[in-house]
Amino acid sequence: MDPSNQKHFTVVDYVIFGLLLAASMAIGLYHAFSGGRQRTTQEFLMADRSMGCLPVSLSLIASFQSAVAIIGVPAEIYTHGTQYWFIGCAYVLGLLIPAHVFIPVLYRLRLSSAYQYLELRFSKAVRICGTLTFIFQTVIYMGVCVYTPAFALNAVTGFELWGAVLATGLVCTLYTAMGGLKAVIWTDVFQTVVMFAGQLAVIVVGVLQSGGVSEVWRKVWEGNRISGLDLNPDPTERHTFWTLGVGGIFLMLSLYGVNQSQVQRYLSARTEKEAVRSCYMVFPSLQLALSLSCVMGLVMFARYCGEDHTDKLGPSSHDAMVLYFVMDMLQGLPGLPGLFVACLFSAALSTISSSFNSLATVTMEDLIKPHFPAMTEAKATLLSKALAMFYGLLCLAMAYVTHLMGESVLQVALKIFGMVGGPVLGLFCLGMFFPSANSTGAVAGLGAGLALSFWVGIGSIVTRSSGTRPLSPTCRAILLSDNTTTAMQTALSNVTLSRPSGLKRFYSLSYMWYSAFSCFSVILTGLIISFITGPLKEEDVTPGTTYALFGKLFRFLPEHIKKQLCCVTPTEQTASLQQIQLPPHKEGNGLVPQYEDGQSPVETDAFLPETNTPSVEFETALLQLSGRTCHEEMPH
Ligand SMILES: O=C(O)CCCC[C@@H]1SC[C@@H]2NC(=O)N[C@@H]21
Ligand code: NA
Repeated sequence: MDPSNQKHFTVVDYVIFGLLLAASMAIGLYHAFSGGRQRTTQEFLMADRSMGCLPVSLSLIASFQSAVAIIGVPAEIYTHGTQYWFIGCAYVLGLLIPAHVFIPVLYRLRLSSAYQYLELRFSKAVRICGTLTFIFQTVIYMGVCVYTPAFALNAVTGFELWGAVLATGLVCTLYTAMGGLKAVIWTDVFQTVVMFAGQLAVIVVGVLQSGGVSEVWRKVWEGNRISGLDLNPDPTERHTFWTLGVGGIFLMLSLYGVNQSQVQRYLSARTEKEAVRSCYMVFPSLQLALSLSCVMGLVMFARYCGEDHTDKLGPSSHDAMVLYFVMDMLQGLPGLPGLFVACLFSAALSTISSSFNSLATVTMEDLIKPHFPAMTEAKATLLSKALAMFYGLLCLAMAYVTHLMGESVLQVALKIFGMVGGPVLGLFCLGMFFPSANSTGAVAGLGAGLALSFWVGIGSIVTRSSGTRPLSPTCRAILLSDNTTTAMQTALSNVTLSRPSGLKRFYSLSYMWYSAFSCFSVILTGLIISFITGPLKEEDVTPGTTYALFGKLFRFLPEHIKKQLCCVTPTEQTASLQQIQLPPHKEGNGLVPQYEDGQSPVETDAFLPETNTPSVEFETALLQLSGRTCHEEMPH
């Protein structure tokens, strides 16, 4: 970017940006030296399970609203129109299913890591696979989140790129490593407010500079930016109602249903009801966040009328263009550029801190504690803090990898969620809805799902065909207007409709279908392998780890068919099985958090006694004694 076009910060801007980092640090340090002073893993990793639904819900938003969304969504709207807005339709089922299926099952098991569920339901091997997959996904995603704001800032203001990456990374690592989940949640609350304020400021200024709302509307309408309801069923079409509204549901389930960052927040809620309520409260805030970033894209289009400034920005993508426009718009309004940059870094910090903390949690709970059950709390907490530092440095390295990707950051992030988050979602669905699935099937399913999603994902990057990218409406509108010859029009319309065939068509699958595609691949493979290697009976499965989805869906089916389908015992009824004391050997193996002596577990409506979950053989023995099968109605 040649210096003449660079936008410069005034002192006020630097002050505002500095204040944001200082405020985040202060909140983090406050939680490091208050309360239990972060001396136990229950406090450091689970915030003492004492959080209310408001901070939890704001923190749930912040975890997956990073600078990628703040920059990537407006760039998407500016370039392709408002089709992306339909992802909002996916938020309905994308949050209802977590609230009524995943949270009840996971919360009642009193877990610290979502992947403990996989050991309870399957085996330790499946748990390790799930944990490693999550770590892989989160480390790459964190790289994108650290890199995006720093790269955009550098492209527009010449702000030292790696200086910004280091500053963000270090501030975040410090307050996360010192303040634990409480610090992460409360800084998330503060950072979400800054994020909304920054976007609102840009929208208000942009509307005023474009001549008012009606003028903005006229320009975006003429510029063909308002996309209608595109019901094209073609799965290679990049963004349609189906890829966003239906494919997006699986993306949401992989993030808000089974992703450790979100599950940890649900589990940190005071009661299950608070957790479900926080999930409901996410809906309006998520719609607001989506609307703000979409409107910001429209306002920018109205202000700059589809001009393409990528020439000024050098080879960088549309993403930096968004920040260029914002800086250009806010020039001469001292403090606003600083506010927007603070908004950008707030979004990044709140996502990165959530990722650090959840990485430290799963590493401790899934990979370390089970092998060192005798580890003292003090040592475990110290190790958790060291892990947060380690992951902080690792993500700086991943930021460099993002530098090499070269795609739109929003697309990179959504692809990662689809390619890696989708298979993990499939693993949890296999476990919860199909009791006949066994551990071998689970591992084979996860492997198949990851292989397939990486095949299509990397294939699309290599052949640069991630969904047929239609000409942007701007040039289509201009080119298709009456002053071009008919021949040109025919040629042009064919160009955008050329159908790739065979493997190329497979690589052209819209990345919004990756989550659903890989999820179903895991379930299908998992069931086939389970049936080949000997399916489980429902009584073989640890009670409380399945959800009678088909029992509810096929309520009308006669009993004997439902018995074949298995999994007809409603979750509530398996609850009554849980009131049984566990033989001592199941305690302390890292599966279920051990409570400090004297620390009475907080009031929950979980039916599980705190310290244990019944072992399968113990359960089976009891059932045989009582001569009942799993399907008969259990006494309430
Ligand atoms: O913003 C990011 O860091 C990643 C972008 C992906 C956001 C996903 S899309 C569906 C859901 N809605 C959000 O606001 N975030 C996630
Ligand atoms: Na965020």
